[in-house]
This record gives sequence, C-alpha cells and structure tokens, in this order.
Amino acid sequence: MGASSAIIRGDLGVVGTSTRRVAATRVAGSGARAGGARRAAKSSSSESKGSRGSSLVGTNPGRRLRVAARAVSDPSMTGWDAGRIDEKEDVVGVLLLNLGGPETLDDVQPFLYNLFADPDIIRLPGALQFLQSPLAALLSNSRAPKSREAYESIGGGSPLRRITDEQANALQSALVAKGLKNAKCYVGMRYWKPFTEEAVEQIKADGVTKLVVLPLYPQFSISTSGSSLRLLEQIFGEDEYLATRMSHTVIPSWYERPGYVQAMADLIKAELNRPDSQFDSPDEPIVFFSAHGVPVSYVETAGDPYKEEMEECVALIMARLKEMGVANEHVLAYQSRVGPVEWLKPYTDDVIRELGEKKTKAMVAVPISFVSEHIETLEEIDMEYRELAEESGVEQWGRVPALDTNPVFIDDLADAVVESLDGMSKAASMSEGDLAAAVATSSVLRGSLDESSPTTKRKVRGDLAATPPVPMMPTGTGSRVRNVPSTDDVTDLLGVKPEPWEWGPVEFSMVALSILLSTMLLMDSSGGAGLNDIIFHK
Ligand SMILES: C=CC1=C(C)c2cc3[nH]c(cc4nc(cc5[nH]c(cc1n2)c(C)c5CCC(=O)O)C(CCC(=O)O)=C4C)c(C)c3C=C
Ligand SMILES: [Fe+2]
Repeated sequence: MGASSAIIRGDLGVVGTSTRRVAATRVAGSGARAGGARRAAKSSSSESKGSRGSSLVGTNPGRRLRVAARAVSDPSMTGWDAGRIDEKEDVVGVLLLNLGGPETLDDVQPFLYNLFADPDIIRLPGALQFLQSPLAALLSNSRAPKSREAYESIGGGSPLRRITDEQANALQSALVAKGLKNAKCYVGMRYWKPFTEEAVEQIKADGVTKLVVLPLYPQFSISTSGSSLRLLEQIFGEDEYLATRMSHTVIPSWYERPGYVQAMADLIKAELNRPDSQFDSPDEPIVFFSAHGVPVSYVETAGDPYKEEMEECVALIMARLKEMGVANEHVLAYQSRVGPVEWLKPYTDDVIRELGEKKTKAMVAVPISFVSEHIETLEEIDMEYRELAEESGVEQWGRVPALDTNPVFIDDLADAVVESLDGMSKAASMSEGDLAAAVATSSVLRGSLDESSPTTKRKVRGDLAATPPVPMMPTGTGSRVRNVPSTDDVTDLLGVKPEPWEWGPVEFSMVALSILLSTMLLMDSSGGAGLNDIIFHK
C-alpha cells in the first residue's frame, strides 16, 4: 500500500542522496585520530546547521507530542484493532533508536567526538555553531583517557550493541507471536555502529512500507530521543523512497506503559527480596532511583519534558510497588553530569552522602533512564556509587538490573508497536474532518491528563491494568507536515523551531569556556589529564 495516508502523510518529497552524506560526516573508524575527527568535523558543521534549523527539537517537545499523538491513537477515541495491518501488502519495520557505545577502547575517542559534535548535546548559539566541531574534537580528546579507563574497567567496551540487538530480536519474536509475521526490527544508533543511517538503508533495501520508530528511552529528552528523531527527520526529509513509499509513526516516550512499569516494579521487588542480598529485611532499604541527568537549561529554557516524565515515571513505579505490598521509602536523584554547567538536582553522589549522614543503613539503586546495562550502570553505579555509599556509612547495598530482554517489558513494547500501527491505519482511513473532530473531542486534548499531577493522572486513567493510549506521532510529522489538524500542536511535535538565542549566564559561560578551551588547546597540545579535570567532573 505504500504511503497511502492522505491525511497524515508528511511532505517529505525532497529527492537526494543525503543519507550517504550524513553518514560520511561521522567519525566511524576504529582508531580514528584527531585529524580524521577534525576532517569529519569540518563537513559535519553543515549537518549541524541543517539539523538545528529542523523541527524536531525545541520548546516543550514531549508534551506537545504526547497531546497531538494521543489525538490519533487514543483508544477511547477510535478503539484499536491489531487486525488492520494488511500482512500481504504491508512490510512492517520497527526502528529501535539508541545511543550506541564504543565497542573497543580505540572507539572511545571517535565515539565521544560524535557525541559532542551533536548540537543536541552541546547546545551552542547560532553565532557560535562554527565552534561545534573544534569543540567536539577538543572535548573528545580531553575526555577520552578518563572514559577509556571506565570502559576498560567493564571489559573494554560498551555492551550496548549486543544488548540492543538482543532486544531487537526479542521484540521481533514477540511481534511475530502477536500475528505480525513479517515484522522486522532494526537498530539505529546515534553515535556509534550500527549508525541510524545504516539502519535506514537496510529498511529501504527490505522494502518496508510501514515503519514504527521506537526510541529505546522510556522518558523523552531533547538530548536522547530528540536528537535521534532530529537526525531521522533530516534523513527522511531528503529521501524519495521514505517520502513516497513508506509511512511512519513515532512512539516518543513510553514510561507510562503498564508492562514497563510492571517490569520495573517486579525487578525492584525481586532485588529487595533476593535471598542472598545484603539486606537484613526487604522493607528497610531506601529505593534509590538514579537517572542520567541533563543540564538544567534543557528543562528550564528549552522545555525538555525529561524531568517531568522522570518524576511521573518514578511515581507510577512506586504506586505499582505499593499495590504489590512494597512500601519502602524512595528518592530520585540524577547522575553522570558532564561539564561545568548546572545539571538536574539532586545529584546522586550528594544524596548518597546525605543518606550516610542520616544513618541510612540500606539502599537499593535503580537505574531508571535507560533499559540496558551500560557504562553508567556497570561502572558509575556498581563501582563508584557503591564505594561512595560504603564510605558514607550505608552498609547494605543492592542494585536492580537493567531491563534488557525482560519478557514483560518486551511484550509490552510489542503491544505498543501493534497499537501504533493500528493508530496509523485508523488515522489514514479517517477523513480530514473526522480526524479534526476526533482531535477536538479527545478527552486527552481536553487537558485532563497533561495538566494533572501523576496521582490525578492515574485516577483519570484508572489503574495500571488499563492500557494507556500509545503516544504516536502522525505519519511524516516534521517541519513540513500538511493536512494535519491543529498545526500548532502537530508541527511542534518534537519540539520545533530553534529557540531564539538569549544571552544569560550559561551562554556567557559557554562562550568564555570555548575561548578558554581553545586557548588551552593551543597552549597544551597534549590535552592531558589537567585539562580533563578542568572540563569534566562527575
Ligand atoms: C536517558 C539517558 C541519557 C541522557 C538524558 C543523556 C544525556 C547526556 N549525556 C551526555 C554525555 C555523555 N553520555 C555518555 C554516555 C551515555 N549516555 C547515556 C544516556 C544518556 N545520556 C548512556 C546510556 C551512555 C553510555 C553508553 C555506553 O557506552 O554504555 C558519555 C560517554 C561516557 C562517558 O565518558 O561518561 C558522555 C560524555 C550529555 C552531555 C548529556 C546531556 C546533555
Ligand atoms: Fe549520556
């Protein structure tokens, strides 16, 4: 059937070979050196410019996206029926987006270069974008020794690719079991192999006609899902096949999904009750949710919904635990800060110290922003924070494993995919007027959920057994979406126009830092540990 959705198909009709161009701007070679990084950096500045102007990240992306998305996927509005996918005509693909990680120690610096070259990670004002690539080269070279040491301590590389591949295989099997016999899952990483561009090439080669884009981050952040979606929008916007022969939808965040919440609650309860745990009693340890942080400016200036979604997520898991008879105290803190700016607080290390001061005897750490084991669970939590807890006087320690291929979690992701596909089919078959009317009458759009607290939200929605609507981005949503009701809600889905730049303390610091770093680089071409210490602290 191809991209038959007349109603929500986006205008993506720019023909070009940019996928290859975008891929070529990355540093991808194992052992790439600064020179290569700089060469790649040079061409990537045009990528940065292009993507900065695109419509995927900006003001309050998650909320707008959730609202508009649910308008076309709210089961109370349209009902849903997995039987609508035409197995004969549709070739269904699921693109799992993830961060990627260095597989060997030689990969660490080029991986870090790709990360710091991302304008959604290092947000420079328009006038300073020319500094993005040199800054990325500088920061990656400077951070590499410390980062390499950390990767060495967990076996010499990130386990992310292996685990994400396992998740993709498990999800594919779950989809087949649910009747989507031809569904195929693809993995697209933002900063390392397999790059998103490679996944898209494979999707085209396989003739996929319906694609569900599923970032593997439960909570939306401009710096993670937003960045990957921005890149994807750029690729989609310049590819004829993707514009004319394939329709797509996005599940932007899914921290509210019942299976995800249940799986997290199960893992926490299991760790508290593990027979060989250090705990005297399962009801004693404080449940310590540790999320990857983002700079405060993401939330307060750019409207990143990450903090709000994180807090709601924790509230949902704790509520589920209570229903399961677990009433331990809990706390949420943020880890893994990088650089001199203020990050979301409280910081994990500060809270651990405070727990020690308050004579808290036991804690169970719960990694919450990511669904696979990775450097920050295996090194930062398991080694650094555990040691800090012991030094601070917290005697009993436990850590909840990441979800990886947890069957309850994978099955729920498969449900989310099925519901999204169905939402696509329904939206495609609705007339423009019907879709507009549905949006207007949607209970979600009346604001009952978005304006309420997590508690009210649960009340409105009923208990967790009731499947919440899958957030879904209308097909082809992007900067040039047409024929979609309420353009204000939809064109802004992932956030949108770049913020007008305003000079504040953070901005001045960034400029000052850039100048300082450039000077220091010139003075100290070895970029050694001293510089590293100044730039980064955790
Ligand atoms: C939801 C998860 C994540 C958010 C939000 C996030 C934001 C963010 N990260 C950096 C800088 C770095 N992140 C690094 C590794 C890394 N980050 C995440 C997840 C989130 N990042 C993961 C899962 C990983 C590990 C990947 C792996 O190899 O296992 C790194 C590299 C590692 C290191 O040197 O510490 C950096 C640097 C920023 C600046 C940021 C928000 C702006
Ligand atoms: Fe990170």
